Amino acid sequence: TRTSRPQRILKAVQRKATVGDPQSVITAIDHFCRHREWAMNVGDEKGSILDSVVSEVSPVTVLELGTYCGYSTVRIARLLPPGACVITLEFNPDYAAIARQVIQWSGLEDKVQLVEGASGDWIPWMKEHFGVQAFDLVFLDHWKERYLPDTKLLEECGLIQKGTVLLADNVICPGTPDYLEYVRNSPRYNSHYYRSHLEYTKAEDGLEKSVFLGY
Ligand SMILES: O=C(NC/C=C/[C@H]1OC[C@H](O)[C@@H]1O)c1cc([N+](=O)[O-])cc(O)c1O
Ligand SMILES: [Mg+2]
Repeated sequence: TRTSRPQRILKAVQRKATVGDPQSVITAIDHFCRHREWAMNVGDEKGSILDSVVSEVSPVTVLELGTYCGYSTVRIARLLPPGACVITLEFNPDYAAIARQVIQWSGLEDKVQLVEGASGDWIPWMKEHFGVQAFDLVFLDHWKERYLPDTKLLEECGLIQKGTVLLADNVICPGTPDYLEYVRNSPRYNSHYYRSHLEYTKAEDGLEKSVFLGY
């Protein structure tokens, strides 16, 4: 049978990118998705906004919900100082298998913990299993209808504390209306919308950054 799109993305990385060079991995995926096949990576335009937020927060512990092929995992991990790490959750085992290889090709495996499974199952175990106190940054990019329930679960588990930054992809397209309404109306969050475009297209999309103010 035909290869999958994630497999074709990995091939493009192995053909075009240099082992140990995260920027070349990012460039190879963006080129493939812009000129060959669209794929749901955060992409170069929104990726630059992601970069600026990561640099501003300079997080020690990052949680990424939704790994896909590892494109945003590499974008985040390449900016982390020694000792900092990103835990990334992916439900789909085929995506996870590709992402592991993309992350390895970039040489960033020491800064990444890729976990296969459902966010709702894993979040309650984060403290115990990974020794995480609270996350400095959470990048939401998984199932859009899971953004709100998982945010509430992270709050309940004490994994979001004063100063934690939530950065959510696709708040316009495909859209996460209930999540947006929550973070924009809650007195416990300070929210800002970074207007951009759906990856590799001219359609509007953007990232919502929400800082938790504490209880
Ligand atoms: O569904 C999106 N992301 C969530 C991914 C969900 C998939 O990964 C876990 C599960 O196996 C599911 O099939 C998405 C969709 C679009 N889109 O334009 O359709 C654009 C994006 O940036 C996205 O993150
Ligand atoms: Mg997305």
